[in-house]
Parts: sequence; structure tokens; C-alpha cells
Amino acid sequence: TRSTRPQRLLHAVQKNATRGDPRSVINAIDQFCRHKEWAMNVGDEKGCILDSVVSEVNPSTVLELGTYCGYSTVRIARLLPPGAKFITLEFNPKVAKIARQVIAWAGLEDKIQLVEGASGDLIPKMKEQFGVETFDLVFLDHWKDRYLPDTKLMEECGLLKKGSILLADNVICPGTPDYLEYIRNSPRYKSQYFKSHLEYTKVEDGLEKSVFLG
Ligand SMILES: Cc1ncnc2c1ncn2[C@@H]1O[C@H](/C=C/CNC(=O)c2cc(-c3ccc(F)cc3)cc(O)c2O)C[C@H]1O
Ligand SMILES: [Mg+2]
Repeated sequence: TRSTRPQRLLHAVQKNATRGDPRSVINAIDQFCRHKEWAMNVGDEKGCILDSVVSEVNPSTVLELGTYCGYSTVRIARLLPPGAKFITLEFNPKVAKIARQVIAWAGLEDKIQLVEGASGDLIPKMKEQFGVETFDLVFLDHWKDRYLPDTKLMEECGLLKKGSILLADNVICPGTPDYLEYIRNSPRYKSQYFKSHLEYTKVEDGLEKSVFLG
């Protein structure tokens, strides 16, 4: 049977990246996706914006919704201070298995807790099961119709505190219209749009950074 795209992406990492070197893992995936086979990683252009937000927030607690192959997981984890708690959620077990190997190749498995399951089921369990009070930073990059319900769920579960940052990928392409409408009109958030391009293409896309005001 034909291999899957995540499997081919993992092989490109194992072939072209140096074990324990997150930068080489990021470069290997970007090269593969730009020159061999497109994949829905946040990519290098939006990835630089992600890096700058992570560095600015310098978070002690991070939640990522939608691990996929672990590209953004590696981008984020490599910038975190020692002792930071980073939880990433992925509900497809086959994809999660690939992501674990990509993360291990980067040597970052000790900084990341990859939890298999649906965000809607896991978010309400964050406090009791994972010992999290609130998240300093949340990166939303999963199914686009889950951004809004999961944001409301995080509010209800008291997982956001004054100053918590939500960073959402793909607010233009594929687009998250209901999320954007909510977050830009809610008095509880201050939002900022970072114009960029869909990974590895010239199509417009961007990241929406929103500060929870409490
Ligand atoms: C609810 C939930 N819980 C846990 N994991 C979840 C989840 N929903 C998806 N996931 C997991 O995240 C991953 C899914 C991410 C969804 N991302 C996308 O659909 C996505 C799509 C595109 C795109 C743009 C233009 C095109 F022409 C085609 C595609 C670009 C991107 O950057 C994307 O993130 C894998 C999935 O198993
Ligand atoms: Mg995305």
C-alpha cells in the first residue's frame, strides 16, 4: 500500500535532518514541502511570525490545537524556557505517531506532551488531568470550524487569564470567518492581524493574534 504524506514527510526528516537539531528538522520539512510535496504545516514565512510571538510571550504554559506532523510543535518547543509546560493535541493516532517521531528526531520529546484525542473532549480535562491552571499561549491550527467552539470552551473552563495570547493560523485561507467575527468584536479580546501567505505559496493568508483581557 502507498505510504501516506505524513510518512513521506517523516522520511524526508530522517534523511535530511540532523538528530537533535531542531533547526535542521524545520529546514528539512520546509524543503520537502516547497520542492517535493506540499503539506499543511504553518511553514517558514508564517513560522517566523509564530517564532516572534513565542519569543515575545516567553510562555510558561502553551497549548497547541492540531499537532499534525509536529512542524509547529518543534518551532514552538525549541524557543521555550526550561521547565515550560507544552501540551499539543492530535486526534488522529496515525498522524500522532508520525509527529512523535519528528519531535524525537529534533530531540525535543522532553519538552512536549503530545496528547491523543479531540480538543473538545480534552480541554475540559486540562486542569484535573494535566495539572494546568491557565495557558499563556494557545496556537490554533486544527479544523477551522473548531477554533470558535474551542475558544469559548477554554473561556468556560477558566483556562485563559488576563494577558493570555491566542494565535490562530489560516484566518484567511482556508479561513475561519466565525472565529474572526467573534474575536474581533468581543470586548474581552484585543486582536491584531499579521498578513502573510499560505505556506509555500503566494496565496494570501495570515495569523490573528488576540490578547484575552479577562
Ligand atoms: C478537534 C481536533 N482535535 C484534535 N486534533 C485535531 C482536531 N481537528 C483537527 N485535528 C488534527 O489537526 C490536524 C488538522 C489540521 C487542519 N488544518 C487545515 O485544514 C489546514 C488547511 C490548509 C489548506 C489551505 C489551502 C488549501 F488549498 C488546502 C489546505 C492550510 C493549513 O495551514 C491548515 O492548517 C490534523 C488533525 O488530525
Ligand atoms: Mg494551518
